[in-house]
Amino acid sequence: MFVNNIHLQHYRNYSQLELNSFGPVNLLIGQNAQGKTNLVEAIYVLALTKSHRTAKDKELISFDGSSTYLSSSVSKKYGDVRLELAISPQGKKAKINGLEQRKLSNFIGSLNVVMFAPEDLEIVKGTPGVRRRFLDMEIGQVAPGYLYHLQQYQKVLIQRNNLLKQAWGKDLASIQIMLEIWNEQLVEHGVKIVRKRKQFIKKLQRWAEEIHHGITGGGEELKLSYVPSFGEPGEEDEAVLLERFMLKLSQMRDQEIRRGMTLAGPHRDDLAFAINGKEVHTYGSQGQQRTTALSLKLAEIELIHEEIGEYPVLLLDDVLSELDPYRQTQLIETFQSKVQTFITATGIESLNAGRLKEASIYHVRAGHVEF
Ligand SMILES: Nc1ncnc2c1ncn2[C@@H]1O[C@H](COP(=O)(O)OP(=O)(O)OP(=O)(O)O)[C@@H](O)[C@H]1O
Repeated sequence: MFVNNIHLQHYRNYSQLELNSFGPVNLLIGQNAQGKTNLVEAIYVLALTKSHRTAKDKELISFDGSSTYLSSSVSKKYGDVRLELAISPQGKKAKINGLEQRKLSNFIGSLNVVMFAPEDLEIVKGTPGVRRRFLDMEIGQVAPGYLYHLQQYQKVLIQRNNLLKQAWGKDLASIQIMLEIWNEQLVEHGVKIVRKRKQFIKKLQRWAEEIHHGITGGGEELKLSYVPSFGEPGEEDEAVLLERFMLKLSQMRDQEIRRGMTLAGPHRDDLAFAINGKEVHTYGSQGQQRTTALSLKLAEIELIHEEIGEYPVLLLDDVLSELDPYRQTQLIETFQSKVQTFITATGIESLNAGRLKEASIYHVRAGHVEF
């Protein structure tokens, strides 16, 4: 997959930007706060319709604009696609080859990206919510239907929580029928989500273990595991999961009413990392946590390739200079020939430039880019 060009209007600090003919490796060089991250973020937004660093879409619109427009032509195995995305306070409109998409979920996945940015360390170090968001964003790119179940699940969850909040002190019979209706819908969508996540982690595990092994010179064994709020970690059978989730909800009913919230389901699950049998979140050094995040991202590239038959575009925001020369080389050599890459850095000196001979270099200054 190859991003040929990009056109931005009123996107962050770019009032107008038109860049054509990107290369296989693209270096975006500039001082702090010039717009390097904004540019790779724009490519990410074209892939996922959401930013990796904010949930508030209005932050993407230039301070002096009322809406923003992004477009790009992407070469894929089966031909070129033109992607357009407009974001305004009223919402988002997405087009593929000029055709407006009724659902954003039909647009997501047209361009596949893997972003590695400093905040990705939070996937290892941060709260379970960060890891769930990671899983949802990544699975959403490759599994059609996943985002639909996620949206439906979130809707049911809000309704169910509202019911539970009102239930405290009331006669149980008055809410039982409604609760059963919500339970059924919660379980239906929840099981689809949990099953996909487990399958995704299993596949990711294979690649991550191999890559981590390579990066650490064979010294460390990385394991990924799903931490479910119902049933056993390895269970994937849909009927079994349905039964386990239902059972858990009935066991927790009184507690849920007391606390006014749903206490089991994919919104309470987690992803755990262990190196040589020890939890990285708790026992890992800073370096091990960083390497775990890197292995995870590199594994994603291979996983996307396995799932869709072509490599995603790799976005490396401010992370290459953080890696020692050995790891930089490892990263660049693994992907230079097969994965289109965008790299941001404040200076070329910090990079293992010898390995980046073929790179196209762009200078970014105050919302302007020079080739
Ligand atoms: N909605 C917006 N409208 C206009 N400017 C914005 C908007 N959001 C952010 N900016 C500006 O964009 C600039 C930051 O750009 P960006 O995050 O891409 O920096 P960078 O070049 O990657 O720098 P660093 O090397 O520090 O990471 C800041 O000057 C910020 O004020």
